[in-house]
Amino acid sequence: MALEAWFMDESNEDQRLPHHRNPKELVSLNHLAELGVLYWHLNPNNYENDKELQKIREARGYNYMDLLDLCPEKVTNYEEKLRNFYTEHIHADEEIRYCLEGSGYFDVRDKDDQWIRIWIKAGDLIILPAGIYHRFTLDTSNYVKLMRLFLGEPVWTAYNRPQDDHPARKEYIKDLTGKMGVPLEAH
Ligand SMILES: CSCCC(=O)C(=O)O
Ligand SMILES: [Fe+2]
Repeated sequence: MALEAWFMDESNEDQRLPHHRNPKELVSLNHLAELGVLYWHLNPNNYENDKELQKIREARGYNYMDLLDLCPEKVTNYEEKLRNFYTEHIHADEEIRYCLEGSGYFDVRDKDDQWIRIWIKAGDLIILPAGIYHRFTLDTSNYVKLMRLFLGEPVWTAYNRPQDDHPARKEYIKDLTGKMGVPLEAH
């Protein structure tokens, strides 16, 4: 089962709707990888005892873990948190989220500043690189349970756009430019 991702339309309708373009413009895992977005599909029923998850955590140094059950009963300032999640931002570190139940949308900006919507469901683990502009919303199912992973003491600070001078943003842009190759004129 592969992850579904697509370019978003420009409409201001409910953020929880899919916002496909017409016709649909799907985005491949390769395209996401070029932006530094990584993806695994794991067995969400086995997260407490999953060798594959353990391997990823060990390989990438993710020693911190907690669970975020995104519903009004369990989250203080639920509405405010959702608003903040959907405000375009970056972090100084990777954002690692593993969906255990429910579903939701991670939106990331591509190289041309277009929004790509990534639909995560139970079993999807994604890593957003430090410095990528992104946001998150629930979809119409209105519920998600996420595992949050981190290397070291967790820092969740969000820096809202614009962040052109943030070191993580500059580093990210440098990496992206490197992946796009040297322009012909420079040879
Ligand atoms: C609900 S986790 C995703 C929201 C987000 O971008 C963040 O926590 O920084
Ligand atoms: Fe974030």
